[in-house]
Amino acid sequence: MSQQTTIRKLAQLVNTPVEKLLEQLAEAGMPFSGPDQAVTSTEKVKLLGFLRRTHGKAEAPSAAGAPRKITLNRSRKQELTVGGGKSRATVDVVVRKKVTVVRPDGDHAEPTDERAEILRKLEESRQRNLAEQKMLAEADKRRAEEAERIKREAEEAERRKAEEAIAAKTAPAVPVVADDGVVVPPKAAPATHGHGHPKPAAPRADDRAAAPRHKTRGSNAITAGADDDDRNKRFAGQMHLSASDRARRTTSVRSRAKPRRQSDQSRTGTGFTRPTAPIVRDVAIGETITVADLAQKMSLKGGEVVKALFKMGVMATITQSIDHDTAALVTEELGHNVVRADAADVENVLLAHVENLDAEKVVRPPVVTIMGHVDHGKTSLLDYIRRTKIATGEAGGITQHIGAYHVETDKGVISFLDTPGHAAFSSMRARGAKLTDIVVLVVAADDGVKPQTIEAVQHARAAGVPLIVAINKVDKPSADPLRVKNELLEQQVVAEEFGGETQFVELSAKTGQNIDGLLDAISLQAEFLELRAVADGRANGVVIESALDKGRGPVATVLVQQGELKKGDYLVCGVQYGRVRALFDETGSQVESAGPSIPVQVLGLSGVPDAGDDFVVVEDERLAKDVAEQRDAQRRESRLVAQGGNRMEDIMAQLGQGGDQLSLPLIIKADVQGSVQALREALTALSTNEIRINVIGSGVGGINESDAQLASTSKATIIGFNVRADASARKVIETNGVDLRYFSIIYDVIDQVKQVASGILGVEIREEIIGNAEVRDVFRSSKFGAVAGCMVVEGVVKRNKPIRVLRDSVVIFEGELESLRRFKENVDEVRNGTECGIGVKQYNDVKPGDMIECFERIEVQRTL
Ligand SMILES: Nc1nc2c(ncn2[C@@H]2O[C@H](COP(=O)(O)OP(=O)(O)OP(=O)(O)O)[C@@H](O)[C@H]2O)c(=O)[nH]1
Repeated sequence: MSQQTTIRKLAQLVNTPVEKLLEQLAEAGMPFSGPDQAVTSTEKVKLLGFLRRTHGKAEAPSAAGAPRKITLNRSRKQELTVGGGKSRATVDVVVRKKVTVVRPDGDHAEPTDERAEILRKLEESRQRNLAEQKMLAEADKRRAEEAERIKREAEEAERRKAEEAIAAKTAPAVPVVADDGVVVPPKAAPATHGHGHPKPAAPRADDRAAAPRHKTRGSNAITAGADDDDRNKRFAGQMHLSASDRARRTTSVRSRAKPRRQSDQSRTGTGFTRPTAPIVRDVAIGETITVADLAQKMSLKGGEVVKALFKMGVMATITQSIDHDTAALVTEELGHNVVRADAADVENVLLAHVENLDAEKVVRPPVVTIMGHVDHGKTSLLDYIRRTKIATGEAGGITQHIGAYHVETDKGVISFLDTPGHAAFSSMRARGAKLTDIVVLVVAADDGVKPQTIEAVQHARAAGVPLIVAINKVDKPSADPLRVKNELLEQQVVAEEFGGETQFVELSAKTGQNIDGLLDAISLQAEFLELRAVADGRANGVVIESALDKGRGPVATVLVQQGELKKGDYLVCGVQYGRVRALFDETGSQVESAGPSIPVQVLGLSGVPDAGDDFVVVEDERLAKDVAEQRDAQRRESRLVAQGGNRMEDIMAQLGQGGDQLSLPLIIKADVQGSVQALREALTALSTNEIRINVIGSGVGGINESDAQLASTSKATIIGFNVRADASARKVIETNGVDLRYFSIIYDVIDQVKQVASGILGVEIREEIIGNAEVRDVFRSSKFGAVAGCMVVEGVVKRNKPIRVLRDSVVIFEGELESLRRFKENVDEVRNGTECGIGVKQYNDVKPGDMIECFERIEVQRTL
């Protein structure tokens, strides 16, 4: 704030002696004690008013004096600066913006002189002050502009310098033909611009457009279209710089460019600022993809994709899988093209791997599964064979349980699957894999055929695998092999001696009696089956068992079916993949490879595969990973589908598409054998030429897992008659959507099976003749054409039903009724014994004696 105005200053200002001003102030009612006392704005105004009044120029103007009026209002408070240099002072006055100074008339010259003088000086002072402020403001503005200009010019100069440095390095080695046809010599091609010319205040954008060859600074250049295009041209052919090129460019640019540029480049880590436009890639995305994989396909860091996803509102970690749509969106967002990776594509590639094994096939060992009822001696038999036939490894000779092993016999190698029989079948068959070549059915000679024996027969039959019956425990005095043979006869397992095809071997797993006979029988059967496989090349096969080993990670026992599985191979195994880190045989010894029909433990998989999963060796890990991931996604989807896909009704459609005879597969479980028998017979008897009621399994007792597995793989319906499913069976039933129905009345079973079978058969369309009319006469009408005068001789003739015209019992026309009349009245129907007039649509050739047959089409449910 300016210093306060004193009376002395005011006196100086208005050019009046201090004493006189003091007097005037006193007269105006403002006595001041000294000249150094401060005068307020109000007091100044009051003084002015007083002066006006004392000089006879009161506020009320006369009409004549109006033009000479001076108006000073308090509408604005203003600080005035008066004087210059040291005498410069400020005065606070309240004035109107517009001040009118009118020279006083001659009459009043004397009394207004002083006042006019004061006002004039005040105005002059104000004007001076305003001018000075304006001048100062302009000076400030000029200074700011100058500073800005200097700064800009400095920046421009630096930029040009840096660009010239790059241009010098990247100029084409041959002359360049500019747009205007002028040949620009090498190095001069990226011509500089604007040197020596005054630059406009803010011409940078234009500058760039006008001289596109000049790269703008840092990463900003990436967004400048013209720059990018041009830069691409310049760097064409140099996109893949050698290490030395990169180093040279780095140093040269760094040595010349300004510090900021250096830091930009050092950030890229390559020594130059992205010489090309972003490369647009075709990114193949399947059902799902992990963020990391997606990033890799786009050559981006995982974090960048995570960030882009985040911006889209998707929170995902690098290792997380995202669905196809999300992946496609973020890929497009990041400027790349999305290519749909069809699951079938990779599977086809995989299939090609398997089919490529077109080398010569050689005889392969048979794969044998041992099945049988509890305590009939399966384990004993396997143990005996293993103990006596496996050449144990040097390390202690302890065999390890890997779910399978192979033995050397005089007749060749035999591989045994040491897994629960039905599991080996069901899970394998569920995936369409046929693992077992031969089933050895162990039946205790002293116990005979039991439910699980029958179950085993059913499984083997469903899988189309030949049986060899091992009648065990023949060492026992109570052994009765003939009884076994007879009982199996009931299951349609006929011994060779009975004229059948099944080999029966009587043996003792305890004493080892005739074990070799069993091995011989197996070899013979294998020979008969002519088992062959390609022994060389990339392997494929099936997982028999798998587990997660604490120390070794996922361990899978696989059975090689084709080719040779080697250490170091890449393989896809179900939804897992990996590289074979080590291979072990059943003796626990490391092996380098395994050929067809040889079980081997595999280490190195990404996870634990399921038993029954197939494995295929592929050329690279990428394919293995792709297949595994896509399968994983598909398996998840199909699981959902499967949950609802195995109901009895659902199967109908599938069955309906089959061959000539439809089939309804059933598994019957009942509380007593009598019921099983009765149901089996009653239901099988429902079969017709069109549909076969196929009881693929039956037995006494609760519904167990094995039944459920069989039903699942055979798409059969389980009939539970006075029995229930146990927990493990329920799990399988639930997981696979098996159709299970409980009953307690045999007729209900038959009724329901009939209903379902009828559902499979569907409906048929039948025609029913509802009436016959004899044509007695024919009238011609201009309006209706030929109208047949008829007598309904049978049933009823209805207007909306189709008709046929018969002449001498031969159909000569089929069509519709146009009109049905009785005594000129249109009627809807005419009954037997009544005359009527019938007009036949689009048919005029009706004659007396013809018969008009009225019929309707009805849908009839086909039943058994
Ligand atoms: N006398 C005699 N006993 C046998 C023979 N084979 C097995 N056993 C005995 O029968 C019993 C059951 O034999 P396992 O080998 O455990 O029968 P399994 O079929 O494997 O039984 P699960 O594993 O329960 O299904 C054991 O006590 C065996 O010692 C044989 O040939 N003769």
